[in-house]
Amino acid sequence: MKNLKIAIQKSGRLNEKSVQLLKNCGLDFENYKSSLITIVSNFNLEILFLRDDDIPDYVEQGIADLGIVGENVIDESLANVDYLQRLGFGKCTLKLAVPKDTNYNDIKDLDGKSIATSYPNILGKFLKEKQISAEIHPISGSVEIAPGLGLSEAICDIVSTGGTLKNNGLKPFADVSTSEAILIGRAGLAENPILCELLQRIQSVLRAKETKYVVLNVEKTNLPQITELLKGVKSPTIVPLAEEGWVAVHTVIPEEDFWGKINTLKSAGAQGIVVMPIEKIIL
Ligand SMILES: Nc1ncnc2c1ncn2[C@@H]1O[C@H](COP(=O)(O)OP(=O)(O)OP(=O)(O)O)[C@@H](O)[C@H]1O
Ligand SMILES: O=P(O)(O)OC[C@H]1O[C@H](OP(=O)(O)OP(=O)(O)O)[C@H](O)[C@@H]1O
Ligand SMILES: [Mg+2]
Repeated sequence: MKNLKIAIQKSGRLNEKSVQLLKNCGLDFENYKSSLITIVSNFNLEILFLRDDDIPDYVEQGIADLGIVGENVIDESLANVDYLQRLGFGKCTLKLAVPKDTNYNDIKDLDGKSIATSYPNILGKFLKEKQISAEIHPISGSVEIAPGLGLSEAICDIVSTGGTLKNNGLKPFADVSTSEAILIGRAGLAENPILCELLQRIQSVLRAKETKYVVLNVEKTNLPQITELLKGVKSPTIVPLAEEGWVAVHTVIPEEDFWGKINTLKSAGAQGIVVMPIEKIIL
């Protein structure tokens, strides 16, 4: 079977997590900083290491079959590619920001103003939808410096912690869009068996990341309450303990549910609660 090619970021914020995700899928490959292409030894896949901005076009043109890239970059590129899977990392928000002493109350206050951004297409679409007529100054980086230098009255850029805005005397004004890393594919690839196998592996890794394996001990008399609280993938496994009248309950639950339930579990008689990471969940 012909290998598929997947493009991932060569270096930068998405590189490490993209490599880790592929390794967690059981793919075996060398990852030398100097190599721009590597072959997966145990799967029909080659990995191309590219600048993230180039990935949507490579995939649209079919030079790469698949790509891992931020939603912001895909949308800005206007490339015609299929969104195959949200990957849950590289989360950030594209925001409008203004100097901290600016008194804008409404998004309409941007009418007639100038906005510097590396995302002119996304911003243009947003302004059009809001029926705002502003001048867009496309620049390729260090956008936060623009208002201080007199290039623009506002900016539109990626914000994560908000530290860069703060350091440059800016404050967020409105959200334009949110973004996370996405697996994209060239049009017409959906039925490809290598892609189907890869997607199944990726989904099992993502599912496992969101869930925990929980083991706890409880007296048999309190078991009904505990099992009600711990609705897992299926019903929990109940194993008798050496001590008469006690059992161990094994189950798999979403981590976010668990933290909200811990005190209720304890009040219902749970003891010795152990929480373990899961590597993969295949449904
Ligand atoms: N501060 C941030 N926090 C979280 N995610 C971010 C942040 N900044 C960017 N991202 C996401 O990570 C992606 C890659 O960011 P990075 O800064 O590495 O891009 P780059 O400098 O354009 O890299 P390249 O050299 O590949 O062109 C962005 O497109 C975005 O989706
Ligand atoms: O809200 P924060 O956590 O401060 O992150 C926001 C900053 O991160 C990104 O830049 P990056 O640091 O990747 O530099 P770059 O512009 O060279 O890509 C983005 O362009 C912002 O400047
Ligand atoms: Mg880039």
